[in-house]
Amino acid sequence: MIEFKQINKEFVSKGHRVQALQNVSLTIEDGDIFGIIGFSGAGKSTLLRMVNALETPTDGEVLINGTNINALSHNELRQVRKNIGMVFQSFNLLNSKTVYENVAIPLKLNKVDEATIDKRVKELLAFINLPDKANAYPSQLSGGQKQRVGIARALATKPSILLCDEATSALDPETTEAILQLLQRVNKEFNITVLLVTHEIHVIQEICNRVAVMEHGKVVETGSVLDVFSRPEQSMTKRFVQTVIPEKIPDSIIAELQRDTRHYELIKVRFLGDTVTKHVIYEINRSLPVESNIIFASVNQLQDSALGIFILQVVGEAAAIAQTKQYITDSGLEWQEVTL
Ligand SMILES: Nc1ncnc2c1ncn2[C@@H]1O[C@H](COP(=O)(O)OP(=O)(O)OP(=O)(O)O)[C@@H](O)[C@H]1O
Repeated sequence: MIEFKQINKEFVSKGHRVQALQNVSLTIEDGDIFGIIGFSGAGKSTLLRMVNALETPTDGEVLINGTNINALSHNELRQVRKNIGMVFQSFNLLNSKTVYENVAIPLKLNKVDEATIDKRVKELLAFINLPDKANAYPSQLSGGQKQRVGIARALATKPSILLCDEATSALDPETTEAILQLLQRVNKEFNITVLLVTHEIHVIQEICNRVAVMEHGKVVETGSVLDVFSRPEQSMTKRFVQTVIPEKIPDSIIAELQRDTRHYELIKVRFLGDTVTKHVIYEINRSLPVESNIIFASVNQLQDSALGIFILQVVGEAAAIAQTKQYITDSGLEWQEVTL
């Protein structure tokens, strides 16, 4: 478990003070793929780099499995760092060394014997599906292949935590997809806790189970991806989530609704899994004195669930519309009124 406890970080550069982190508290449980999202300058990398003590807090504590890593001796910190791998946006491979040698670096630094190194490097090259690139140099690899090697190197010492600093930001969408799948395998097959920072919400949507949203050095919202994506509360979170889960009624439909002279209300219904809502909409139209039409719908995969958002135009008397809302509530679904 990784715990950030009331972390503040102030940088002083050229006489200016920058408050990079303000009172950040977060807990990352073992086995999580935890994503930290925010725009550039939000403080994500500074926070991530505190886990392996590349940065130290101005005040507050970083605990790994209960140990305050800033209170450790140099030797103790070395042991903790063996347990933490890190991958970078720019891969950080040594261009003068082969793929095999790059992956072997952490093992050599830890004075592991040659036979064990050989076995481990070969295992890792097979895991990242580049067994035939052992003797290639980084300049002979694509961006995606370089990041695979970066991941293999990060796993060399069999860590239980993997830190990823914008690991896919330099890659095209298809390669990003492959790297995200690899990170998911790292998490599942080796039971490694993954803590990643990104400015790309689809990265969070695809592989994370928990998320923290950062703005100006603060965590403004945190929770399970399912909760945060289905009920984003802060405006920053809404901005991110709405780019992958649209909720906006198309302009042409708005124009049509504005011309509609009947008495109606617009009701946004959210659901997880699709069967419940199909049944609810059918029942509303069958048994209540209203006419309900779906004017907007989106269904998105979130982990193992489907998050659906339907906007219904419910036409009828005020009392019948109130009855409809009650029926939706009684069916266990969340709803909100929408105004044009
Ligand atoms: N070593 C440093 N010296 C001075 N200021 C720093 C230093 N490192 C970071 N900062 C400042 O701290 C703030 C947070 O930076 P940080 O890199 O953590 O943000 P970020 O969310 O990771 O953004 P990016 O994705 O652009 O790296 C920024 O204002 C940055 O300029």
